[in-house]
Amino acid sequence: MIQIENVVKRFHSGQEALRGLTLSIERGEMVFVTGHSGAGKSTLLRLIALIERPTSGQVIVDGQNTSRVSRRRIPAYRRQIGMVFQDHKLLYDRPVFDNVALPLVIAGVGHREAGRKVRAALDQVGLLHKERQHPETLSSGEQQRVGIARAIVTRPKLLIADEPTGNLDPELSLEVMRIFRRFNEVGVTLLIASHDLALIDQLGCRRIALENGVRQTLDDDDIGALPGADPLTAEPWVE
Ligand SMILES: Nc1ncnc2c1ncn2[C@@H]1O[C@H](COP(=O)(O)OP(=O)(O)OP(=O)(O)O)[C@@H](O)[C@H]1O
Repeated sequence: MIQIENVVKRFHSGQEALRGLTLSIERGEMVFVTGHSGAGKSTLLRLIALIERPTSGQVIVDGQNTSRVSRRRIPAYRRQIGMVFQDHKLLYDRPVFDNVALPLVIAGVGHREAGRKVRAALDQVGLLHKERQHPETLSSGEQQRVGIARAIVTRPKLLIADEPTGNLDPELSLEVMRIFRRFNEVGVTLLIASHDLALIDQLGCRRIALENGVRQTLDDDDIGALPGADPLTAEPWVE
């Protein structure tokens, strides 16, 4: 689903965020990117979302070489990718429904079909009953779930999330991961940047560790479930 080949990203300042990064993520995987602050995690996600372009190297997403996606086609390209951010990036003067509907409105989806899709997405994150509320009346975890509903409302094959649990306590973080796992179970590929190692260690997903814009040695890539109950399935989703 994602091939990153020898990617360098150097900013005008001369700062190199990625220094020859190569990695591959298979369709249907749920993978975490970890690393210290400044390791290049956000830059990697921004290249995949075509918010940035690499200085050199290839970024191939779902068979498309992003260097061949013209500026004009970027909106269409982005529609196949769901994006979740730590700070939610919600419109606070609009109700939950409008926030989730936004990508559909931009894509020109008709009113009735958009309504159906928005409600399906809100249902998936357990917020159907909050569609008329404004984001500021929701808890931080609920706001994050609105952001997730907006990211998946177009049914993307790929979901990328940048520190999606950064502002959440451990319980709410696990709740978000449960939602992600359910998407993964129905075939969505997930790439999640996080430095919450304690949370990641509980989940048993593959981990790609970055350090100063390159991958740490292979031994640091983790594919390991901890013994005992899977915390994501240990408790059923309760609204
Ligand atoms: N637009 C930019 N211009 C100049 N330097 C940048 C820019 N964006 C990122 N950088 C630099 O590139 C490096 C990698 O940044 P990046 O945001 O990818 O790291 P990160 O691993 O996501 O960090 P954090 O966990 O703190 O979000 C940092 O040194 C950062 O200062």
